[in-house]
Amino acid sequence: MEQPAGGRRPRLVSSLALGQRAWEVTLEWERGLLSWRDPQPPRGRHGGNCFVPASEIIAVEETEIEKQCSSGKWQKMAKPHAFTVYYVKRAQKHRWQCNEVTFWCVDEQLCNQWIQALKELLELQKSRPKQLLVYINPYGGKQQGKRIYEQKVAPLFSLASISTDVVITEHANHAKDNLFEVNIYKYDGIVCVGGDGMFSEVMHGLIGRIQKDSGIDQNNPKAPLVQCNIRIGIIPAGSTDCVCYATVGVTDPVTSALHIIVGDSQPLDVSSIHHNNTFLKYSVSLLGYGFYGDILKDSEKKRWMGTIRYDFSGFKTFLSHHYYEGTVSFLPAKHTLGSPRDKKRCRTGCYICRQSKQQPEEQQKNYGLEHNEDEGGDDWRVIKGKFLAINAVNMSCACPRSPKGLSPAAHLADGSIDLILVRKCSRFNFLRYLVRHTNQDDQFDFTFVEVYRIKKFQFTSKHLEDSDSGVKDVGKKRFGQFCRDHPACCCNLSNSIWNCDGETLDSSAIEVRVHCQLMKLFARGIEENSNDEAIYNQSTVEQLL
Ligand SMILES: CCCCCCCCCCCCC/C=C/[C@@H](O)[C@H](CO)NC(=O)CCCCCCCCCCCCCCC
Ligand SMILES: Nc1ncnc2c1ncn2[C@@H]1O[C@H](COP(=O)(O)OP(=O)(O)OP(=O)(O)O)[C@@H](O)[C@H]1O
Ligand SMILES: [Ca+2]
Repeated sequence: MEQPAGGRRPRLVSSLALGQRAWEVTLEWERGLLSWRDPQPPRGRHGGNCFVPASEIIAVEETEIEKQCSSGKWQKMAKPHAFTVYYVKRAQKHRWQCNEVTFWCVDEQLCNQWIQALKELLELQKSRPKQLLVYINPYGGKQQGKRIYEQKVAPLFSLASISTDVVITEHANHAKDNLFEVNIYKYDGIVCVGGDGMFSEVMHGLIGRIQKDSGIDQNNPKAPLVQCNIRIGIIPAGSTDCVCYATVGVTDPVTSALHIIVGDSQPLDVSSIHHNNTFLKYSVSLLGYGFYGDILKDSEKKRWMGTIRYDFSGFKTFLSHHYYEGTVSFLPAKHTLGSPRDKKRCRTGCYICRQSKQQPEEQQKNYGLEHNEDEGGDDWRVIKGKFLAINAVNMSCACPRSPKGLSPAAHLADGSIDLILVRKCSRFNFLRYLVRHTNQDDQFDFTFVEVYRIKKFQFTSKHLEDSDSGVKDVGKKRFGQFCRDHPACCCNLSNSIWNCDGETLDSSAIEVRVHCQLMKLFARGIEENSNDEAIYNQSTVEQLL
């Protein structure tokens, strides 16, 4: 064993056996890196160097091994002492797996020294959760939530020495109500096993509880909400799993469990939705009126069909081709760095999201000021028209059905919403628009589609405007003029409903405002170029150094 001087803690270098061969194994404290290399690779074989950053080590365990020599006969030798390192391995398409490597030697003291050192290194990973509260929806998606958790996730949590309190929900809103009762502050995170609806429930419980404990009235649409520092982890087991897909890049329970274990943290914008000073809901993914509202309305009656209900209702809604008349007024996001037409996507460590970090404090400072920038003054824009869809998205809304999502360049944590207005057009044109959700073509490059990056918006359907019961403030005052200027038109008399992250809203007249980075997920955003090969494994790493 070699322990060169220098640095605060010397690095550990030993010759340890991996299989039948001796490898040089190094633990570098300063860089937080475990590596092993074959000093004499067999002729004709490329000598591999393997690197695992401490932040991606899942666990270290003492292991019982029995040594067998290459001829297959038991070798008479001193008892081997071994330890296994479990670590993250990147597989295809943003998938993570738990890989393991077992090193052994005959020196018990050396083996213990390595186990001790690696465990100390793991102790330094301060953002990792130790205690989690887990809610499982046994009826979400394909009704596999309980099995997925027990077979794929619980063994990993136990390997990583994470203790859990598990609640299997018995009815809708069970998790949400429970979050108002339990001592949430003893947990390092809340995990939900289910789909977007289950995530939404847990998010409402957590945000609502934090506001209650901080004395914030959620019914006040202008109240500066208090940020939630308790992270939420999503184990995907739903029908769409859009929040998971758009923040991790894949809907895979093992990948999500590993992001939780390594203690990832991804801030997320949350929109609050009000009607006449009454709080309705929060939204993180899609808030959609018209097409997506109608799909939801129809699909709720078909829950028994399982995950294909959305395709069935989608087809039916497409054929019905309803459009809705109403007025949207919105406050454009002035100081954000990006635009919805950018080619660049929000990815791990996104610069635009990092720059937006100070927005919550600024919002807090501005609260109560009569003419603060956040209120927008005369910058509000009003658009009146006939719409097939009004989609307000806080993130790309990428999901397995649409891998780039409804707004591919939307950011997870930039404090803005992308507002997409799809005006009345022919069925054929609407189909062309939908098809572009599934291919590489620009879905905003149509005359009947507009997209704006905004901070706030209001919507009132024509129906409600006429009956004078819509949103009664800035937008309403402005709409008056438009109503006089335009002749009444013969659009669909019925209202659509709002699809709020897969749940329906009770009102069609709403006002919406985004709260920058209100909550955090156990995720890191989608990793760039993390496609086919492991970044830190085998010889690819050599090229990085
Ligand atoms: C020709 C193929 C076009 C395919 C177009 C696919 C676009 C898919 C876009 C999905 C966007 C999902 C946004 C996320 C929403 C979630 O917060 C929410 C809760 O989980 N999910 C839904 O509301 C569930 C929404 C489910 C939407 C399913 C839409 C299916 C549309 C099918 C249209 C068929 C037309 C065929 C004509 C021949
Ligand atoms: N035990 C339960 N019985 C009935 N409903 C439940 C139960 N637990 C949770 N729910 C509700 O089920 C709804 C749907 O669950 P979930 O989101 O997990 O699946 P999904 O709707 O199939 O998936 P997605 O939202 O991704 O489309 C949630 O809104 C949640 O409130
Ligand atoms: Ca956003």
